[in-house]
Amino acid sequence: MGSTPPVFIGAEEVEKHLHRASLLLPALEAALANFSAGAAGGVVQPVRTVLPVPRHGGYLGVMPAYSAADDALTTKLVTFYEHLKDSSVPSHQATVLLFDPSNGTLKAVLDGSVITAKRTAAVSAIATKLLMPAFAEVLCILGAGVQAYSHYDIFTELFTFKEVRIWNRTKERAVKFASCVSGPVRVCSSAQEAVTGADVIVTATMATAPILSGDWVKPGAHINAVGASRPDWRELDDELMKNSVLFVDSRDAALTESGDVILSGAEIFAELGEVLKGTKPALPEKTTVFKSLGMAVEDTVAAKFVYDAWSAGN
Ligand SMILES: NC(=O)C1=CN([C@@H]2O[C@H](COP(=O)(O)OP(=O)(O)OC[C@H]3O[C@@H](n4cnc5c(N)ncnc54)[C@H](OP(=O)(O)O)[C@@H]3O)[C@@H](O)[C@H]2O)C=CC1
Ligand SMILES: O=C([O-])C1=[NH+]CCC1
Repeated sequence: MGSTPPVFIGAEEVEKHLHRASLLLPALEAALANFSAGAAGGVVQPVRTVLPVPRHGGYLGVMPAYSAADDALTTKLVTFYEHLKDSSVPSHQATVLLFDPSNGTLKAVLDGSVITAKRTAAVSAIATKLLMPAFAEVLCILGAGVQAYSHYDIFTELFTFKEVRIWNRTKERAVKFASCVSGPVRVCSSAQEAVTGADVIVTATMATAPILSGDWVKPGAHINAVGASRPDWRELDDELMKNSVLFVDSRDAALTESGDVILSGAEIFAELGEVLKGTKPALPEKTTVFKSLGMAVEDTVAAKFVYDAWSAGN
């Protein structure tokens, strides 16, 4: 008797079952809290292995996790490349393998790119809900790639901003962004113009040197720093890192992978999961930075969500 082959759930199907990133919020909040609870939380997740591909300026990330609360076991394989010559190839590509945790059988292979875009934006939204100032009116997005779109979608669904601004290194892509999304967006000619007076800022670029300077940031603003996931890459300058209260998804990952944290020497105040558990305060009246690197357990709960929805319809 042969075993059942794994199912393949491609990007369109993932998108169909995960049409709004906000569907993931309860599962992600629980996963972040469980992760920060240590062994008691039942999340088994090493810091990811990132294998450089120096000849081509690329990286392969291997991201396994088990969540006892969800009884879900996955590993994501994600590649990310700097300076791709062929602009039709996305800079980040990912696949998630979902296993039966009781016996190790591979149950499903899922497109991981939609999952990565949506779970990352949903985690930034969780941080923003906790850390943004009261009466936040202006949202600023730096970058106009995949993450910029997914962040725009969930931020405008969950929060009411009077103004949304975008800046991108290549202005035409910011203009295209403004014409594609569902609401009005002001395209700015410089990052400083976009950031000045903003209450909530998202940095979602492939920059390797700071694009956001502490000088420009309104006191009390909240920053979601999504890019710069290598120990020698930066998006935020030292002034911003040192003069903000710093929240991370994982302390171990931040101290291993984040150039903004390692090179600035900034002190980590809390993991987001500690705030969700209530063991650390949120401090929304301060200038806050959430340094996001992306955690495997986020992919685990997202893949389980998609697989369960797919199974229910099949
Ligand atoms: N924290 C997390 O969980 C995750 C983080 N990420 C990170 O988020 C960031 C964005 O990813 P994604 O949207 O998928 O990438 P995309 O390739 O879709 O977009 C990249 C964006 O970065 C801009 N950019 C590239 N180089 C520079 C530079 N030197 N200075 C300023 N802007 C630059 C590009 O501008 P232009 O149009 O001019 O090329 C573009 O707007 C990446 O750093 C990625 O690694 C991704 C997944 C998960
Ligand atoms: O969590 C993730 O998938 C990634 N973080 C940085 C690059 C990809």
